[in-house]
Amino acid sequence: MEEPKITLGLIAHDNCKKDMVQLIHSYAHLMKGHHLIATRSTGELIQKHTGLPVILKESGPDGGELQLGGFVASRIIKAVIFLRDPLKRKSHEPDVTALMRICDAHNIPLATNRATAACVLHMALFHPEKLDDTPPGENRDNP
Ligand SMILES: O=C(CO)COP(=O)(O)O
Repeated sequence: MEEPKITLGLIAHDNCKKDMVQLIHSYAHLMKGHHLIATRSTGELIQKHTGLPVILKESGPDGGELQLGGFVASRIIKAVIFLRDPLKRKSHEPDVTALMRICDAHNIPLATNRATAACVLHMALFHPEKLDDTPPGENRDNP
């Protein structure tokens, strides 16, 4: 039986974009058939350096985080990797907070640093069924 395909959301602040490209590159051979949705510059860099197709949304300051949050709320994105620069505050911080909140509201894994991102990617690619830890008989969206 074919494994379920996963849709991942990807965002990286400028100082973390190199880390994001390296991370996705190291898993690129396992990504075929899965879907990647990213904010614009992050996605363009991933496409350029890995050759993987990426669905590009707006840049963060233009609403990209909110668009990805919409995919989380629609249960399309199953995990988010958002490599954040802990030293820089962004003008669109409320959008970042909104994305994090909607991930929590829907119990969607959200990785904000490289170490956790590797854990989430590993889980998403090797044990996708474990991304949803909702106990049997409970509804993830209405616990
Ligand atoms: O701004 C961002 C994160 O806050 C991400 O947008 P880009 O991927 O277009 O740089």
